[in-house]
Amino acid sequence: MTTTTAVQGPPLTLPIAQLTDSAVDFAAPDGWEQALRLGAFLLPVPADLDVEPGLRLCRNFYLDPDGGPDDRYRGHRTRGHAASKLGYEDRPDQVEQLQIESIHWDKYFPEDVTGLLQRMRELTLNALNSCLAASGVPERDWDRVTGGARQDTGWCYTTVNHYRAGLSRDHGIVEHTDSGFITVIYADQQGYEILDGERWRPVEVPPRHFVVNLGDAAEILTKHLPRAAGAVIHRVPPRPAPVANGDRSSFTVYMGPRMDMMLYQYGTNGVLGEYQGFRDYSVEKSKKLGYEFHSRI
Ligand SMILES: O=C(O)CCC(=O)C(=O)O
Ligand SMILES: [Fe+2]
Repeated sequence: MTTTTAVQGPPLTLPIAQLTDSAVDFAAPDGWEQALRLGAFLLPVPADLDVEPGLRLCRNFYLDPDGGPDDRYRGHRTRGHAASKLGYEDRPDQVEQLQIESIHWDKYFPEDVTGLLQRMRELTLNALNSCLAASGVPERDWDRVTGGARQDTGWCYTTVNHYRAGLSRDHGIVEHTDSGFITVIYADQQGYEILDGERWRPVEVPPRHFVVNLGDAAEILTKHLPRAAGAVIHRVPPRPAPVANGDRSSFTVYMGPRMDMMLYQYGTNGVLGEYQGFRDYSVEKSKKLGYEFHSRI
């Protein structure tokens, strides 16, 4: 990933998908083509879904309990999260984050957060299935390539991000691709940017919309299919301080292969084959990009 020549470009309008009972789709005829090429699209938050518990967690997880009403959301900097292979991490960027696998949500989070994340998990799965279908992955292969996302035996976790405007660091979150198939993001402020060719373009996210990202596992899988999906390169630039309400909050649901699984790819002949172990792939990626691989995985 070399973006040294990248310049700031104009805002980018992402295609907006619609969510039906169990699928996402686009009204515009070229919606899927655009979304798969960019590796990103927008999705309206369902009218009956309350995102506040997620934002409350973002704004509290890093604080110490103080006997107040937010205590159930607090204390995660020091908690340890022994059951999780992920947990709390203070990154070299402005962001500090908490990552917890879906199987542990009810252990560590208040009920309203778990309820919200479970709804997001269903929506993420529906979006993933629709992306696989749109890029021409036959349904008979979905369970194999995802490790059983439909049965919740793949790898699904939430990332809870706190962007600290008060820290003068070079990035909000440094440019990266997500490693899995798909990530659904909700943020309380703008700041998400996409590398489009040579230009970093801020995405204008309308109120109550998720940004949906496609990641490396989707790109590798579909590379030789007629409608390949791209892994979007994205970042959040630093938030300068002091600004009123300067900290930024976002939370995501991620779905990818399990670390003990293979990544798959369709060959130019259309036949599905093994590509590389996902753990090996992830370790190599972390070395290339110069960050520490998760110590517990
Ligand atoms: O906060 C955002 O808008 C993006 C977060 C992100 O890229 C991530 O958690 O992988
Ligand atoms: Fe990301």
